[in-house]
Amino acid sequence: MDKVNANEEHVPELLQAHAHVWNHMFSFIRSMSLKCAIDLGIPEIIQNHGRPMTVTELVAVLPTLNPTKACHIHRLMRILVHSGFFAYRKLDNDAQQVGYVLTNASRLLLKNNPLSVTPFLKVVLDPIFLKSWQVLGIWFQNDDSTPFVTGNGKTMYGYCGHDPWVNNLFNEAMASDARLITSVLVDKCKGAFEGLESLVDVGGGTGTVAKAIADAFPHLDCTVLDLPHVVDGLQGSNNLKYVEGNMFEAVPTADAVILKWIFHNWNDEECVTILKRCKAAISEGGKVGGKVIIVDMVLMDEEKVNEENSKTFETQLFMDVQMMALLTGRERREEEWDKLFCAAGFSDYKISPILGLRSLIEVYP
Ligand SMILES: C[S@@+](CC[C@H](N)C(=O)[O-])C[C@H]1O[C@@H](n2cnc3c(N)ncnc32)[C@H](O)[C@@H]1O
Ligand SMILES: O=c1cc(-c2ccc(O)cc2)oc2c(O)c(O)ccc12
Repeated sequence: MDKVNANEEHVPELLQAHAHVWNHMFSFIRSMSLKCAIDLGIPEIIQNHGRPMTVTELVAVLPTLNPTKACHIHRLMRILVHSGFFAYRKLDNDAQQVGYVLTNASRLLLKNNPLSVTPFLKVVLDPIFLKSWQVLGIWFQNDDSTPFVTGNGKTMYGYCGHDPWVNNLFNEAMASDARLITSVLVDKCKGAFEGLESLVDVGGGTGTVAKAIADAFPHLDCTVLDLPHVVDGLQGSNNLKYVEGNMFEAVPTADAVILKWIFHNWNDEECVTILKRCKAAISEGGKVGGKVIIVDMVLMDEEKVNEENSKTFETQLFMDVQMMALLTGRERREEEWDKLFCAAGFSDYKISPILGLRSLIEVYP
């Protein structure tokens, strides 16, 4: 074996590189500790306590905790305090003692928060979805379309169609994200819907986005198009209906179509097919002024990444490889979106980066 040469002037760099590798190797512990706290119901328990909660108080009320494990809870909490999910506060009646309080991040994990991210976290960290990551290296060497197929023997949407529990988990995750986006969409992006008489939400899931738009614009006829196992049994209302179908085959006619988080699921060829079906849908009525409204990411240019936006860029890259692991999709830079729109026969588009990591893209025939 080669003798490792750590001569003195290289020792600091070597140790820094070593720490870098270790930090990455253990990165899964961040997300898994968070999942554990959610599984144990810790955010709700601290919220219900109403004041800083000591570790003794916490272990005393954790309903399913095995008493022999109580001594380990402070270790789980310590790493979650370090990651910013909980914070220490001095107790009002005893300044020598500290208790845990929620932070803005853990408030977003509370199950009764309408904007809760917990359903998404449960999907991302569910063993069925994580299997794709275990087999990523194998997928790079085989002919399967996605790592999800290598791990589970079916496409992700095929799996949702055959397993109602996974279908529900996934749809609930999508609905939770849709609640967050719609609050911004119907408030800050009102102009995008003004003057429209009909709208189809293509791949609209269980209808969270369409319901909010239908309520905000009572004269707009809204249709949710999705796969049979998603819309089966869902009830519409006055100006909202559900239609089962396949967006690769046909999209119902309307003044405009909206697609939130659809294109990042699919490869370029598949996206062009969906866009062509959308173009046909908004042109069939013969009305001018139709458009396609897209809510999706526009990936930052690597050259524009700096210290300030580096975390946002990393999150976009995480999402890009998540799409590679689960589906045939990807996140796209503006030039890549432009190419898709041209290939599908559209003439113009406008990007409004008003939705955090994602943008509103209006595309015109
Ligand atoms: C990532 S989810 C987005 C759901 C919703 N638009 C949202 O953002 O909350 C993608 C949706 O596309 C639907 N979908 C997948 N393949 C489809 C197809 N061939 N035709 C119609 N919908 C499809 C899925 O069932 C799922 O509801
Ligand atoms: O598995 C995912 C995960 C996401 C996701 C993760 C974290 C966030 O803050 C937001 C979204 O999004 C997905 C998605 O849009 C999809 O179509 C399939 C899978 C996932």
